[in-house]
Amino acid sequence: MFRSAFARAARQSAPVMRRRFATAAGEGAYTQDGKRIVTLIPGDGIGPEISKSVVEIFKAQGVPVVWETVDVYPILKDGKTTIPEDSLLSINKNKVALKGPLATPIGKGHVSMNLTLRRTFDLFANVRPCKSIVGYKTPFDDVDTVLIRENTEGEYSGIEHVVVDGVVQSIKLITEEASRRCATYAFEYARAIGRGKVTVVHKANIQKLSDGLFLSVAEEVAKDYPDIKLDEMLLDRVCLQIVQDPTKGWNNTVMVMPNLYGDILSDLCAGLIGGLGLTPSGNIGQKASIFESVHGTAPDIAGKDLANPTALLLSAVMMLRHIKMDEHADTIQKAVLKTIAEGKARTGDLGGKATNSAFTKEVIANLSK
Ligand SMILES: NC(=O)C1=CN([C@@H]2O[C@H](COP(=O)(O)OP(=O)(O)OC[C@H]3O[C@@H](n4cnc5c(N)ncnc54)[C@H](O)[C@@H]3O)[C@@H](O)[C@H]2O)C=CC1
Ligand SMILES: O=C(O)CCC(=O)C(=O)O
Repeated sequence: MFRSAFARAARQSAPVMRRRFATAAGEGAYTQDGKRIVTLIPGDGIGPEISKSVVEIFKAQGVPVVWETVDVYPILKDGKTTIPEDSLLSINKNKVALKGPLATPIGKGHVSMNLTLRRTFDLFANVRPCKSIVGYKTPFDDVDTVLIRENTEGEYSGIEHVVVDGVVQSIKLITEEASRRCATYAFEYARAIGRGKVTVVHKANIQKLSDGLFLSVAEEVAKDYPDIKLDEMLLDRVCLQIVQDPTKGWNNTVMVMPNLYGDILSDLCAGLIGGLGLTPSGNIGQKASIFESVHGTAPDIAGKDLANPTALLLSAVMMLRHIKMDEHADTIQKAVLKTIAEGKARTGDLGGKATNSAFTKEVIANLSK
């Protein structure tokens, strides 16, 4: 069940983008022998370990992809933090990237490189599917949520300043334009995966202007989609209902919401199916798209070969569908899910004892089964 719906969702996002947003998915760079060049950002913490797992599995599967590996770290240019020039050029040229997590210092230091990448390439929609894995038991079977997060502004606009000593201000910026393209993407996505409803998740009772604008733009966009119902719900009630029973009404809708809410709610959904080691995402834009797991750098287990590479592997599977390599995507996805279901090579986050390397080896063995 995970397989079919997840595959359908990911497969159909590429045509969605081509139709409405002129995606760059089909453009990009190729080697002389026709292999697609993809930017790989291994990232920090567990990033290099789980990226290695993806590279090994792609190689074993014979995926016609050549990795162009670049590092992303903060560069100060003209008083602004940006990413290194070679990373910028690589993503601009290749139009698609797979990214490991990048660390951000807490309460001090450089701005988030994750957010910088999203803003630099205008990756306006962050698609975060979350589906139960058959054979891996959690309190609720058949969880199948799809969440689309506005990805370029909102609470993550990065506009903060000290007003006077002891008083700071952080600005949540919501624009009609970014809200409209995100809502439009959500409706197109819902239609493409056969869901009859889009649910706007908001706090427009409190944030009357900002979330109010996000909601009213979605209501306008809904008029172009008479086949899809528009629903809206306050974020707090959504959290309550999803943890009470995620299968009750949440498997037939696509949730769409401002940035911060999507960040938090997607971790909550991940918790329902077994945790952050399992959940993939795609940052979708017109100039490029970057695929990454929902989780961070996991400093508590970094460097110990203990990470679960599934979330990045499933992000890589989303990426393969985006660049229309569906058969390879299907095979890798099937092997990953089979490995978890079999249970003999589960990583610690899923209650097992296997290392990342052992899990990866098992996935490779399952590619041909
Ligand atoms: N998109 C990105 O690159 C993101 C980066 N971060 C950054 O990551 C750093 C650490 O953030 P945390 O709050 O600790 O969140 P985290 O997601 O790195 O870790 C939370 C918990 O989940 C576990 N976990 C995460 N991924 C796992 C995996 N693949 N396998 C097994 N266990 C896994 C960790 O061990 C930890 O116990 C911070 O610097 C944060 O800013 C956080 C979220 C997203
Ligand atoms: O940029 C970061 O370090 C954290 C970002 C994050 O949690 C996310 O937006 O997915």
